Amino acid sequence: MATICAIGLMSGTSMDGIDLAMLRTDGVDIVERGPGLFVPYEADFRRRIEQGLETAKEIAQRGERPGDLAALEQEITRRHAEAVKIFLDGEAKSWGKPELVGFHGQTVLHRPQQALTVQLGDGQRLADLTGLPVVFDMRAEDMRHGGQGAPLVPAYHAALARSLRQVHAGRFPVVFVNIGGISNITFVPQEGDPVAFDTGPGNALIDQWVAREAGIPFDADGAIASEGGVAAEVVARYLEKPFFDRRGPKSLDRGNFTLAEADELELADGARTLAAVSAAAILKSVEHLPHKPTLWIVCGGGRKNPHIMHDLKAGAAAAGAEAIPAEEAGLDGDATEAEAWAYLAVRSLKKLPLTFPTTTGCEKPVSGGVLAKPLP
Ligand SMILES: Nc1ncnc2c1ncn2[C@@H]1O[C@H](COP(=O)(O)OP(=O)(O)OP(=O)(O)O)[C@@H](O)[C@H]1O
Ligand SMILES: CC(=O)N[C@H]1[C@@H]2OC[C@@H](O2)[C@@H](O)[C@@H]1O[C@H](C)C(=O)O
Repeated sequence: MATICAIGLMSGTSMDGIDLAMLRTDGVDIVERGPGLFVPYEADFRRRIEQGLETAKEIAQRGERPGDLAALEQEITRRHAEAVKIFLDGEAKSWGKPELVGFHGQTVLHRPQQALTVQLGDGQRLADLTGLPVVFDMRAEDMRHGGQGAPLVPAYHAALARSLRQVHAGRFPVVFVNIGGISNITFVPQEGDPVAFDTGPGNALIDQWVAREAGIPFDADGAIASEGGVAAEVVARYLEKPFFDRRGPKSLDRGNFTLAEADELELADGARTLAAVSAAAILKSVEHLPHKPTLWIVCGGGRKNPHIMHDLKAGAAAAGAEAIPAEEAGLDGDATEAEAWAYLAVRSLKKLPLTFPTTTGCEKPVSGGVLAKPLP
């Protein structure tokens, strides 16, 4: 099959900025992973998106854009176009000419029980601004077929696992962990379909905690948590939530977990405890997997929090497995999601499935995404 050079764009639930990556793929195998870039949002814009999440609670039909949301959608789109320009003028300049863009947009509402998921992002405008064809709105078709609409990254995790098979042949089943605002995992067996679901809060509660208690956007390198200890009863309170007893497929909205359980803690204990919650939620997900994994490969910003990684490594080791950051498997853990959106865009173009009954609960493998071509 013909290969395509695509750019993937992700503005995730952490609302910290835009991840970009380039990928060459035929939509099945990853032919080559290219450069990546992160273009941060400034604090004021992150707050505007946070307010947007509140406004979005009024949305009943996914096309509605109450209050500031129409303007916010245009601003998010404009910023993505600008980020693409920065990327193509810099890191990606010598890598190859992109033929396609995979555009996630910004999720502002996700209610799978109502088959409602809303991503702000105007695909047609992005195509016009970049002069490139854009595939966007990749979650909706899955929901129309009874799926959760998330996670979508598992198809790419499975392709990554295939690309690693030679190196890690004896270490299957592999689990990919994505620790973003929310965490999700993909279990990839030696043979057969991947199994995936959201596992719980990733960095979102830690970010909210240090923002509220210390006025900073995130606990860089876990510095605040290093001064604190784990309040085991608080971790237990989070893990008592019915979400953790449910088998997959399952997916989360950023607002499904709050700081309420941690309210009484001091700043440092709260940061350390919420890191423990993040790791424990991921480890608990093993209960819902078909087999115990051997190797955990950790992607996403949460792998840069040493406390989350410490707890994950300890928990994996206790179960006879190993947890490693993506880089130890030769991958770029910051770019994985953006690479996934490039991969999914190519799959969408080729009408290949993006999601599977074992990853989102859709009734059959489903393709999806809307193609916007730039105005001539
Ligand atoms: N050096 C660091 N130390 C600790 N935490 C970090 C560091 N760098 C990033 N993070 C955390 O990672 C978060 C960003 O992660 P990531 O980019 O994977 O999120 P995302 O794109 O919103 O993902 P998703 O869509 O999966 O929710 C930040 O909000 C922060 O909490
Ligand atoms: C609705 C939505 O945007 N969900 C995100 C979120 O952030 C992580 C987790 O929750 C995951 O389900 C999903 O993103 C990843 C990239 C996905 O769809 O695979």
